[in-house]
Amino acid sequence: MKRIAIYDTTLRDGSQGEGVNFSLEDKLLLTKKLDELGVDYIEGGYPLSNPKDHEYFVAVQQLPLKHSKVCAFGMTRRKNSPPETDTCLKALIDSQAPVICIVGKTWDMQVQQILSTSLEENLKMIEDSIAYCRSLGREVMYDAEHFFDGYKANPEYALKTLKAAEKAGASVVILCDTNGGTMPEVISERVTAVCKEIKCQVGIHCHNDCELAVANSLAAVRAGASQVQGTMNGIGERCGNVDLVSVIANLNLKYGLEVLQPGSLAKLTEASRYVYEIANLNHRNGQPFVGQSAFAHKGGMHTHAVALNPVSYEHIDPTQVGNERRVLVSELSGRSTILTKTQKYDLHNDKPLMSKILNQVQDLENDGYEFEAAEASFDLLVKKVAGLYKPWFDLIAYRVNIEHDKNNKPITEATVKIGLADKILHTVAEGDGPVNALDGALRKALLSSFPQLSELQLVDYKVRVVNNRAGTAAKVRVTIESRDQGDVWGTIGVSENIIEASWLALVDSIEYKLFKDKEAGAKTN
Ligand SMILES: CC(=O)SCCNC(=O)CCNC(=O)[C@H](O)C(C)(C)COP(=O)(O)OP(=O)(O)OC[C@H]1O[C@@H](n2cnc3c(N)ncnc32)[C@H](O)[C@@H]1OP(=O)(O)O
Ligand SMILES: CC(=O)C(=O)O
Repeated sequence: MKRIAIYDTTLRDGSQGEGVNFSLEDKLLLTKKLDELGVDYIEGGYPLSNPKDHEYFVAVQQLPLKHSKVCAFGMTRRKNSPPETDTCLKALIDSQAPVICIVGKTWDMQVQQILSTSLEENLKMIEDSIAYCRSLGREVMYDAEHFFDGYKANPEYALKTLKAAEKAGASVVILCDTNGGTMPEVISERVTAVCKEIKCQVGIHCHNDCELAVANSLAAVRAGASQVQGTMNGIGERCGNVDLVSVIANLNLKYGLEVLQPGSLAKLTEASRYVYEIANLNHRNGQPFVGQSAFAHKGGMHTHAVALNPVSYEHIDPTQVGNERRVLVSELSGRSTILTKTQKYDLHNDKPLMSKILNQVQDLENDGYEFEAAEASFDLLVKKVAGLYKPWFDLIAYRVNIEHDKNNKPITEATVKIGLADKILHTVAEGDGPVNALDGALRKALLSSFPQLSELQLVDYKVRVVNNRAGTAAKVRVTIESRDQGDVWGTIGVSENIIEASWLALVDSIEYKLFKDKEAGAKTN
């Protein structure tokens, strides 16, 4: 099986993405993760650029990497000066990185207008820079910046730049679609042309400005490229680089090419999510292969078929890339979705009951509920409709009071009165806001009877206006995400009053926790 080398530039080109800024510690953590994933090369940064990138190359030498080679990136020497005194080449050599990637100009316009030098001097800049790093024992790869635009403008000169790099000892020349504007058939045609002219390995580096970076990278591989450069989750300059996640999965699963290490593919989802966390970016739910929704089934016809045979609506088995299948409940569900989601209750495929649950879901969603992210509230709804629900406590009243004078921060106090067994409990708590205060007062009332509630944490709270045409009388939907030591769950409340919506979501969260623990206890006893 042909092997394709994966060259990750998340730490360099990825950090050129808007909103991305890795600390030194982040870069080292990502290096370890990329090595665990099994990428062949990790481009760690641009040592000339800033002290952090310089320090990275010192610190990374202490990391015991199993597979990946670390690579330092920089440009060709400055015009009209020798390589020995060039600050960029010095920084590259001083980085001690075993592999150096040098970027140079390929497009005649860029040479003349941006570098303000002659075409001949640019060829010398490429050749000298690579030969110099090679003479000091480094493997050198050559990033041919703007290759596809350069080839369009002046194919002869573009090829000359590649030949200069090859002659100087580059192990790979990488054809860059720097502006991301090239179409797949053009990529294919030009990579084929280069492979006929060049004996060293050819690589591809695509940007995503036309949403074609994955298609272009795959086209390049089909035309003879044996290295793909890109970033995890496609982060990078402007619209980003090619997303290596999709490239890796497609090369292996669709084209049967060898990438990374044995067993790497199943680590793809975890690695992708890790990068989002470290980069402090929102996960892309619809991201192919690894997104939370990549194998989530919502339409009733889909969930019905997937329960019978997952191939009906899945192009691969999600576990191949470390992802999982999910079935979502909503107003678009059919009875079979409800059946799948209620299997733990042994409801004996009771079709009238399934229809009753489905009708309730549809009525509530029509009223502003959304059960996709509130599976715990759905679980309680099933219990209620199936006659399996007994409330853990009865609300008699709650009150929230906020005091704010111009000299002080607002102070929030909540009072809760509930009936529990044969007692009436009346508690009060202060909080950072109304939900926090209500939560505090309710837990105070419940903790002595249910000490397990001390494990419960509210980790996320979201509010959306449901029918915003109604102005301030609009309904709001509150979703709360809660967690204990072993689980995460979502609950929902909808009301015209934000405090009431929050209360409903809060009570669902507590009740779900109590039911869940009781059911787990029953299983172990
Ligand atoms: C396609 C890519 O993504 S390439 C990587 C792009 N990444 C970055 O630019 C991030 C890191 N960059 C930096 O930290 C800085 O731009 C540095 C350190 C590289 C250069 O900083 P400065 O010396 O202040 O130059 P500045 O950024 O203003 O301009 C770029 C200079 O590089 C020159 N240059 C650009 N490409 C090349 C090249 N391939 N070879 C030689 N010189 C080049 C330009 O002509 C310009 O030179 P000038 O200062 O003589 O006009
Ligand atoms: C080298 C590089 O990052 C580019 O051409 O896009």
